[in-house]
Amino acid sequence: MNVLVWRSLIRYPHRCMCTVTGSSSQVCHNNLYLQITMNVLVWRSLIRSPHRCMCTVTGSSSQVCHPLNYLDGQRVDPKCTQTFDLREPATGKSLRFVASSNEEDVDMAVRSARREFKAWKKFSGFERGNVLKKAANIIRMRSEELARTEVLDTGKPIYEARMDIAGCADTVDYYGGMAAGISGEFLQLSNGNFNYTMREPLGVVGGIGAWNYPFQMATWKSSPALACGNTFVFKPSPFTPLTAVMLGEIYKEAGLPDGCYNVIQGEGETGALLGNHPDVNKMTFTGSVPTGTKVMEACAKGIKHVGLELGGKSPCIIFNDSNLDNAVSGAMMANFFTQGQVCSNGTRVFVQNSIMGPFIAKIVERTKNMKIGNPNHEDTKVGATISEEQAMKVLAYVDIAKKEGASVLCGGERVVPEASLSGGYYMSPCILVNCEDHMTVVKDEIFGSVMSVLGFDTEQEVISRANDTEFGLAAGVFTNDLKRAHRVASELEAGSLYVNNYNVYPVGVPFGGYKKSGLGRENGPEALDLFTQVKSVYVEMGDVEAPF
Ligand SMILES: C[N+](C)(C)CCCC=O
Repeated sequence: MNVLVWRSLIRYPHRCMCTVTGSSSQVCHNNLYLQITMNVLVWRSLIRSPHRCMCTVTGSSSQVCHPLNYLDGQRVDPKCTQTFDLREPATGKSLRFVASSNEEDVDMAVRSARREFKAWKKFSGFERGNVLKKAANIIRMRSEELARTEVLDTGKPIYEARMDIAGCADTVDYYGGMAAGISGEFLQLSNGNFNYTMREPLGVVGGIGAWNYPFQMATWKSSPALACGNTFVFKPSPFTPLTAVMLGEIYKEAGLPDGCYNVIQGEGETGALLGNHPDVNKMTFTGSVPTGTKVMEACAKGIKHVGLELGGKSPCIIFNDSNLDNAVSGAMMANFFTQGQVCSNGTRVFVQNSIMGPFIAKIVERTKNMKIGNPNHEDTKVGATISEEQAMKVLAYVDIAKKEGASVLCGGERVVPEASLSGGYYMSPCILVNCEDHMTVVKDEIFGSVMSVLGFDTEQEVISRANDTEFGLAAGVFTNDLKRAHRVASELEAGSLYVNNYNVYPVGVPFGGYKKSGLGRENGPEALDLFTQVKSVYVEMGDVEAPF
């Protein structure tokens, strides 16, 4: 804090004290989403809590400037004073410093969840479902604010953030509807004896999310867990801490008892504390294979349930009998949402050689037309990469591809859409041709808008090449031959298959990977099995016939 800022506050008491300018005026200046107040009390509290954001924004954007841990139904500051810098991808500017949660913070969150588990598991499924259904409606009512906050955190375009939030509301609604039906089975045995099963919650579930779909991860993980009677402690990605806390407030408003849903902010160490906490019964994680391996190791040590949603290098196969415009649209959807930072992306686009020319012509033209710009603008289709580090990684892959013999048909460069966004990392979507299966860019998950186009001749050949990867998250096939579509879908080694579309996530459809892409499923009824354990009750109706 310097004297100039302090003076300007005295002159402009409505001004936020944080120094965010330009495209992120949505944080602190005049816009539809924020109303700002400042008072001396806050100034005093800043001296006491230097990791806090220097602004006090009231109302809908309290998520930016207020405490970001959520414990027992309240926003709280962690005990730990160690902080990390939260930057806005759109401008690269610092929004605030966020305090990391230490062992004590994690323990308090888990203890809160454990305490409330005793009561929450006694609610009927119908009662739990009602809370979730109310939460879904509140998400819908606050959808624009949530979407704008997601843009602030992720840099993704507003049109996409709106789609994400709408899907999240549907997911919470879906599990609200499913909760009343969670039940066991009855088995009639001989002589009037019988057995019944109960689906019981696991206890405290810990969740760790990634930065590309922050609200989706918070909702996809917490809503089925809560529907089943578990309580939840969530650690969002340190890049995107904001909307998970808003979800806590939404659940509270919907009637979720305090302590059922808690949020701890932090980096890898905080995640490890959560995964290793002895009172956590299950971990559900989305992120990279190396971190997923660590989460699984922690769960192995504690004999805990684990769900992993990891990386991918998925194939998108386009046969010469497909509708070419649909195939081009599908290949773009398979690669360019959220600046290409999507685990399920079909980044290996296999195109049957006989249609390679027309396919390339159309896709390059449409890709070049994608508007790169301010993610808050309505017509923007490509927003900002999450961080400089990620952008550099993606650019390095494009360089490696060129060195290994691939050709860039478009994109693969840093772009500055306007001067005020020069601190953000905007990249033009890239299409590579002359790719071969052994190339680094064709083997590694890049997590950026880099599509590798590969030619093929026969169905058997492409199936074998598509499956030649350690990953197995998703796969797509474009063809108008009904039998071929189902034959290829059944041969591909992946958890999520698309026929004549790609990267669509309707509510109720399970999602998850084969091979190193993960364990377990999110979304759909399958998730309910994975957040419950079966208790089997044998009932003897006669006398006990003991052999001794
Ligand atoms: C369901 N989505 C949209 C593919 C997001 C899952 C997380 C991986 O990137």
